[in-house]
Amino acid sequence: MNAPALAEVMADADLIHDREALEDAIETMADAMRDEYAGDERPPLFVTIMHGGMPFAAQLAFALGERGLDVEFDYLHATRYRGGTSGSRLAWLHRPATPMRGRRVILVDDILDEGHTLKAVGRWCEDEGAADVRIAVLATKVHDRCVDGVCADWSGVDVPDRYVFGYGMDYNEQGRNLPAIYALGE
Ligand SMILES: O=P(O)(O)OC[C@H]1O[C@H](OP(=O)(O)OP(=O)(O)O)[C@H](O)[C@@H]1O
Ligand SMILES: Nc1nc2[nH]cnc2c(=O)[nH]1
Repeated sequence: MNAPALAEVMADADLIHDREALEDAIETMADAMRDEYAGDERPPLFVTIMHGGMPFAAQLAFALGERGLDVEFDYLHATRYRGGTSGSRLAWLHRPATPMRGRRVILVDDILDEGHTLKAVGRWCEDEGAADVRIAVLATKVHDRCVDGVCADWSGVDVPDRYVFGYGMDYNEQGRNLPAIYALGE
């Protein structure tokens, strides 16, 4: 069965965080991140997790640049939702090309939900020899199902325990470019 069209879903959805709130949260996060890396000789490796992390990563990168912190870009694509609304096995579609050995890595993603994605990706970076792996997410979903030992070093906003979309996050591959976060109607 085809998924409902975005317009149909939007009619029932709840606005959770508007654009202004998200932009403010990203600015606040950038202040803390700049302080963490300001004294380093080498820029951190700023790894965007595609697809969902892309809009947030772009905005965060500009906010860091504005504060005088340079970052080196790379990206990876690992997905466990594959356009659906419940997770399954993690599939790697692209791994970063930059050698990780000795690097301070920032993993940049849209959402920390159950934590399986960031746990597996973080472990891979460590296995590749990263000196330090930190996590920056736009949103953290509030529930008690997160895997042990995974939490964000920087998180912009909390979201309720519902399926959310917008600001990078999809509803059946739709709605990623909505400039706010919505939750599916209950
Ligand atoms: O904490 P978890 O329960 O593991 O879920 C979080 C992950 O799920 C989403 O990715 P998705 O698999 O939907 O891929 P996408 O970014 O391409 O949409 C999101 O971008 C995170 O990477
Ligand atoms: N779009 C979207 N992706 C997710 N990945 C894990 N949780 C979510 C969610 O609530 N929405």
